[in-house]
Amino acid sequence: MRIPFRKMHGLGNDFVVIDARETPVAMTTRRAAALADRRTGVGCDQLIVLEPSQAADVRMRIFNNDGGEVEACGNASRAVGLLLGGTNSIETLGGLIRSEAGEDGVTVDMGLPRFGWQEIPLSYAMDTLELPLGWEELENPVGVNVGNPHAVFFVPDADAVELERLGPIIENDAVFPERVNVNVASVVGPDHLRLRVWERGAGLTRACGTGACATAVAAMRRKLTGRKVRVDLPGGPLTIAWPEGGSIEMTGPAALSFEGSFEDADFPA
Ligand SMILES: N[C@@H](CCC[C@H](N)C(=O)O)C(=O)O
Repeated sequence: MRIPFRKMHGLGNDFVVIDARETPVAMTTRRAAALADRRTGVGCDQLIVLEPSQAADVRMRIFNNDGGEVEACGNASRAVGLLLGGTNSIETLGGLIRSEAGEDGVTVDMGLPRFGWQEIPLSYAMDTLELPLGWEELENPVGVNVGNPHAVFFVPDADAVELERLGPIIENDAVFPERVNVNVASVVGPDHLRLRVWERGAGLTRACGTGACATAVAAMRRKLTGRKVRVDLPGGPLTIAWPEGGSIEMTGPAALSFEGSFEDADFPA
C-alpha cells in the first residue's frame, strides 16, 4: 500500500505532510526519523501528520528530523493553513492556534508566550529575561516558551556565530531538561531583526517560525524593538506582532513543492 504525502515549506524550512484525517497512518519516532532522513528517506526538517480533532478543525502532530514528537512549529502551521485554506483552528501539543490564509501569505495566531522558568522549562529557578548562563561568546539569553522552548541570544552579528558548533552544545545542556531551540539574533533597527536558528532535533534550518516569534517577543521584552517587527531569516522574512498582553501573530509565506507517495512497508512503524 502506498501512503500519499505533500512536500511543503515555509521559507525553506521543509516538511513532509501526511493527511491522515480520513485514513489513519501510524507514526512512531522510528518511522518519522526514517521518513525525514535526507539520504535514505523522503527528507525534511519536520514530518507533519494531520489527524481529526475533537477540539479544533484539525490536529497537527509535529515530528522533528530526529523523530522526536514536539509541541509547535510556526512554519508548518502556515503550511497547514495554506493547505486547508480560509480560517482554521489547529490543535497542537503546544496548544490551540488559529490560521488565516490570505493574499499576502498565511497569518497564524500562535497564542500567548510563557516566561516562567518552569514553563520554558529550565532545571532550576532563574530570571528568564536575563538567564545567568553562557557558552563562550553566547551569554545571558532570554528564555521563552511559544509552545516549544527557546533560548534567544542577542549578539552584534548573528551571521558571525559558529551556530553549527555551539547550537548542539546549548541544545543538549542539562539546564534545559526538554532540550531547547537556540536562536542568535542581531538588532538591525527598531523594528527589524536578523535571526539564525539551531533547531532542537533538526539542526540548522533555513527558517524557524517559532524561533522568529520567540526572538521578537524576547526583543520586545528587552525593549530593543517596537511591538511589530520584521525578522530576517536565511530563508527570508517573517512579520511578527505581539500586542501588549495579547497573543503572538506571525505572517509569512508557505508553499507546496510537490506531491508524492511512499511504500508503507518500506518505513515500518
Ligand atoms: N521549524 C519549526 C520548529 C520545529 C520544532 C522545533 N525544532 C522544536 O523541537 O521545538 C518552526 O518553524 O517553528
